[in-house]
Amino acid sequence: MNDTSIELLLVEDEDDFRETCARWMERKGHRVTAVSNGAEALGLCESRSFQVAVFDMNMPGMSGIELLQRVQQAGFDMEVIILTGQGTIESAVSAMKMGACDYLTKPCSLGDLEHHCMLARTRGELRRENVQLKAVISRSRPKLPLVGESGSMRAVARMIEKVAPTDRPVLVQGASGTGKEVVAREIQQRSPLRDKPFVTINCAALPEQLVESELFGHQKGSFTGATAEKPGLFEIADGGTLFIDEIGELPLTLQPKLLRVLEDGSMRRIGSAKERMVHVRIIAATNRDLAAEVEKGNFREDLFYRINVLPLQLPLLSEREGDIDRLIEHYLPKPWIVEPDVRAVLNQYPWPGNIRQLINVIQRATILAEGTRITINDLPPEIVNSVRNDLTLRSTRTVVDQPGELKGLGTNTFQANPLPANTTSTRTTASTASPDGGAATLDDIAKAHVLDVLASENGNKARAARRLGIHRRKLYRLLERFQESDVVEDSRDESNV
Ligand SMILES: Nc1ncnc2c1ncn2[C@@H]1O[C@H](COP(=O)(O)OP(=O)(O)OP(=O)(O)O)[C@@H](O)[C@H]1O
Repeated sequence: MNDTSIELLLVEDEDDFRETCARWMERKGHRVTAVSNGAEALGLCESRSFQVAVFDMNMPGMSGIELLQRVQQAGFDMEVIILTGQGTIESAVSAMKMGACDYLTKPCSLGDLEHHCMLARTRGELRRENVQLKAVISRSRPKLPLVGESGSMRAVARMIEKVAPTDRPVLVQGASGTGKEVVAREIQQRSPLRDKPFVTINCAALPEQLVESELFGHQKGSFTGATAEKPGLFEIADGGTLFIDEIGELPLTLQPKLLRVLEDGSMRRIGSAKERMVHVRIIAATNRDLAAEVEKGNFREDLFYRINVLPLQLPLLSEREGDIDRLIEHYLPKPWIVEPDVRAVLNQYPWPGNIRQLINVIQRATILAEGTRITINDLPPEIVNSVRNDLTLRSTRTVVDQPGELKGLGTNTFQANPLPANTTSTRTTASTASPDGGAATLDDIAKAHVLDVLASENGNKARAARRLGIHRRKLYRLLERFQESDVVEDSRDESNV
């Protein structure tokens, strides 16, 4: 068989026509199986696969339509062409509504028959390719876990269930690191659009001039650097969901354009007069108080009302009772363990940087610790000190016999015995070892340092970027890179299961 040949099933009760067609198609290099009735055809389909099938409409016993129905019920994957006489075109049309891909009226030329079979084969290939690509995309899309059984997270889960089935905009609000993107993805996964595109843009991570071209696309030559035509994310997400992260950072000049597409689905690429229509579900997120931004004149009131149709407020990590332990279990790689006093500190700390900060602290500790046990010395000292300073002395068994080291905390009570002001972590990043015991790479050390600074700034990225001496957007890119490498590691873990 060559690349253009078709695996064809021909079902026709007129012997002459069937044999002529079969001979002609075989001479053209196709593999033809020709039978005279539906029952025989169904039997063959059980044991063999065909790319294209041609069914005569009028056959004694089982008609072409009935055969089509049976083929579909059985789930045989092939493209079906219906052959019909002049008087039965209407029923051929209804056969197409039932899933036939084409019809031909008899008498037809053999050249036409082959041409239609080739088109059907291409259609089948495209259909299968589409299914495969969707599967590949959904596999490569990171699965973000939504861990949480606390009362406040159960309320969030109930809200997600309510908002997911509609196509109305959702505004996810919450402090940095509370999981706004995770929730956005969960909504999309539970919506009827789960198999459609999920496209994201972070308005804070892009230079202002780029946000418009990313969202709406541009024509070639519409500005310096626009060397080719480019569709915007609205067009790419058409039929699916667009997640606009940090919408509070959307430049005021762009807000009317977003409002318009939300109102009537119309938009124009930069530099183009052509109006395009898109149908996109918007999920927006912000860690700002958008109502206050409206008051200050930084955010358009009409746009605020448009996106604030279904508001969803995420609780702080400190408001999720019991979830810290669940998150530790989830994010701690196997076979790592945390000592009980570490668990106590992590449960007492207020986590201003929320889940992102907790994950960073766990990751940092697995880089700094020796072996696979996290001790109090592997936590950032400012976290340990902050908890110490906050707690009342209540433990009876606590012994603090060395500065910077806590012992005997077998229960979750914690001895607050302030460390000397100059106490720092007992290890420095310069002497780190990787979790597998080898030398830490430069990337590991850079990552630990960035996460450290971010944690010590309580998750505040603007302040952390200032302290690191880099632009905030650069910090965003670094964090995204760390997250991507974590996703790769996660998926490796999963593939080992
Ligand atoms: N409920 C959760 N269960 C498990 N992991 C979570 C949960 N919520 C958030 N995370 C993780 O915490 C990190 C931060 O989450 P996410 O990016 O969704 O937060 P965010 O609120 O969008 O933060 P920012 O406002 O800073 O962009 C991610 O690594 C995410 O996978």
